[in-house]
Amino acid sequence: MQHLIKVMTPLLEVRNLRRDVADRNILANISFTLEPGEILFIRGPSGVGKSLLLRALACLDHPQGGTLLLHGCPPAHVGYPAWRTAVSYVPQSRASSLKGTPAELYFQSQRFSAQRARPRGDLPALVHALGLEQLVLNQQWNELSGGQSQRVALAISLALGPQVLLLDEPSSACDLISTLRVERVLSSCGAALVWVTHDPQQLSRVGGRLLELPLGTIVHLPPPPLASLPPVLQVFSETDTDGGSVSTTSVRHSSLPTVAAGGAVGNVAGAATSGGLIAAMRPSVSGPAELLDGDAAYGGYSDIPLPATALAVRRDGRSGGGA
Ligand SMILES: Nc1ncnc2c1ncn2[C@@H]1O[C@H](COP(=O)(O)OP(=O)(O)OP(=O)(O)O)[C@@H](O)[C@H]1O
Repeated sequence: MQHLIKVMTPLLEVRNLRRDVADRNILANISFTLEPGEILFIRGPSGVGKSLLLRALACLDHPQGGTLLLHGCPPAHVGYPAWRTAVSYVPQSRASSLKGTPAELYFQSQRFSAQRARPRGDLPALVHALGLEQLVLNQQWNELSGGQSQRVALAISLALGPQVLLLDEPSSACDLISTLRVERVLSSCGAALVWVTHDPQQLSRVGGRLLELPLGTIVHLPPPPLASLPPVLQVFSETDTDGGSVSTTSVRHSSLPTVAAGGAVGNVAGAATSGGLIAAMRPSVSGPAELLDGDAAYGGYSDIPLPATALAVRRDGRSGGGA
C-alpha cells in the first residue's frame, strides 16, 4: 500500500493556482500534474501570464492562491532553495544582465550550499549537443550572440540537474537548426519540462501535453513523428523519486561514448542545489518576506552578490518588484 502511494504521487502538482499582479487577476484555477520526463507546453497570447506562471512554479513569486507540491511536499517543507534547485526557471533572456563568463557562472552556482553534493550533467557534452563550440564557456556573456547565450544558459541549467525545468521560450533567439538541437536535447534530458512556446511547429515536433492559457485547459498533443527527435543526449537517466534522491547519472550522446557517473546521491529536501542561481541572478526577485529572509533561505547565496531588490527585501523584510 505504501509503495502504491509513492508511485501515485506526482513529481509536481499544481492545484488551483492564482496569480494577481497590482490588484489585477492574471491567472486563476490553474491545475495540472507533472511526472518525471513529461513535457507540458504552455501557450497563450502575449501578456496572458505565462512567465508569471513559471515564476510562481519556481517559487520566485508568491501565488495569491492554490497549492504547489513537489513529490507531495509544499515549498515550505521542501525549503525554497531546494525547491528552486529542483524546479529550475530558465528565463526568456537574462544573458544581457550577466557579468563574466558562462563557465564562471556554472562554477559559482555550484558553490551554493543547496547545489553541493548533487550529481551534475556533462556541461561540455551539453554545449556540444546544442551546437556550440566549447570556447563559448569562456567568453564574456556580452560577447555572445542572443542564440549562443540562450543555448549556453540552457546547457548550464541542464547541467545543474533539475527535476523540473521551467522554460520561457528556450529557442526564441535560435535559428531553425539550433531550435531543432534545443528540442532534441530537451526531449531527451530526462527532466520534466514546462515549456512556454509561441511556435505551433514546435508542439508537433516535440509532442507532450499543452496547457492553454488563460483558461488552463489541457490537451494531449499527437505523438511526434518517430524520426523527428532521435535521442541525442541523455543526461539524467534514472531518477528515484523516493525523497527526490537521484541514484544514477549518465551521459549518452550519439557521437560520444556513454559516461556513467552513478552513485552520487542528492536529496531534494536535504542537500539539493541552489535554485538560488536563478533567484540570485534575477534582479526582480519578489515574494513573501520569508522566502528571502536570511542567508539560510538563500542557501548560501552570499557567494554571489545579490541584486539590489533582493538585498532590499532581505534588509527590510518587504518583497521587491515583480518581473
Ligand atoms: N511586476 C509586474 N507588475 C505589474 N504587472 C506585471 C508584472 N509582471 C507582469 N505583469 C503583467 O502581468 C501580465 C502577464 O505577464 P507575463 O510576463 O506573464 O506575460 P506572458 O504571457 O509571459 O507574455 P509574453 O508572451 O509577451 O512573454 C502582463 O499584463 C504584464 O504586464
